[in-house]
Amino acid sequence: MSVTVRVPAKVNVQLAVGGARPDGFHDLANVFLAVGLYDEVTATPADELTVTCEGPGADQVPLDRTNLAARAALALAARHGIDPAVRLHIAKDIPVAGGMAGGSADAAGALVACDALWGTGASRAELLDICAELGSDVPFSLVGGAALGTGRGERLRPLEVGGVFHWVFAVADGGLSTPAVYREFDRLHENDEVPEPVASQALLDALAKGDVDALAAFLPGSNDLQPAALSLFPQLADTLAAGRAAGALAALVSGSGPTTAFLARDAASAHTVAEGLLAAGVCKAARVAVSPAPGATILP
Ligand SMILES: C[C@](O)(CO)[C@H](O)COP(=O)(O)OP(=O)(O)OC[C@H]1O[C@@H](n2ccc(N)nc2=O)[C@H](O)[C@@H]1O
Ligand SMILES: Nc1ncnc2c1ncn2[C@@H]1O[C@H](COP(=O)(O)OP(=O)(O)OP(=O)(O)O)[C@@H](O)[C@H]1O
Repeated sequence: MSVTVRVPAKVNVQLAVGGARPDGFHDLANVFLAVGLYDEVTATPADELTVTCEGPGADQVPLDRTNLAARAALALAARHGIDPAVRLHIAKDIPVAGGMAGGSADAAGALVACDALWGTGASRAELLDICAELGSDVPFSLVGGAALGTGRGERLRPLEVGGVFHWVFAVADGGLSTPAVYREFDRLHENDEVPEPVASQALLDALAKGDVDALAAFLPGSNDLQPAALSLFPQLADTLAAGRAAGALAALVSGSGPTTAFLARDAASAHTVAEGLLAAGVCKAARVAVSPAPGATILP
């Protein structure tokens, strides 16, 4: 018997970053939107814990116990006194080290899959606790939809979304390390008084109404990590410009990057933007997806 769980990627439509905390993390006002690009995690009984991975970028994914999916299985097993003898297979479609929470998705997927396989019966609250221990983005990968993340991004309030948004994601050639991008943010702001991060009511209203023009008007400057990502990966400026030239309503770096995100008016326009990005030669791949997308879901 196996259990397969499908888990979405995310884009941050607002990422307001506060100053560095004593524990090294940053307080955030993090408006997450789940997008319809998915990894699938399959848990199968085995003699010992093993991880396998297939798909684009699979060669950059660790297969030992540092894999976030393995860490999720170990955390659940430890809490319930279970032998974590399981094979975890990751079918990867979320760009690796791309700022779209691919590793976090695999952690949430493994947790839900192992909970079902082992009959642990963990409550939603317990699963969310384990997610928060594993990483700041992991709770959102579990719940999906749209949510405001505060604290280091792990404390979630679900948000209403009143329509479907169409996106294009330009996959960069290479990755960016999330801690390195936060360090660059600190360096760029070393002489500033960084304000408390606050979610924008105009943005929350745009999401609730499903108003694509209001969302597009808000996005420029909404990601406080964008200048840091551009500083470490300057070629992204050309990708952002190419997507705008191809007709995107707005362009931004996704989270810590280097994936870039383009909001389009509708499905046809999204395909035109994707073709324009590929023709300009400014990305490795261009992926079309819609939001919001559901969180971790067990497949029949
Ligand atoms: C950039 C985002 O993807 C936006 O959603 C997240 O803030 C990153 O979330 P994540 O990858 O789950 O990050 P974690 O695994 O919790 O932390 C990795 C590292 O990122 C930095 N980090 C992360 C979250 C946060 N609020 N402040 C930070 O400074 C810290 O250096 C931390 O050691
Ligand atoms: N299951 C996993 N999938 C991908 N990377 C993993 C996984 N487990 C551990 N890693 C490690 O984590 C690093 C970051 O990968 P990930 O794809 O999660 O980045 P990201 O999408 O930029 O994350 P985020 O958006 O949450 O900051 C990888 O370079 C890899 O070494």
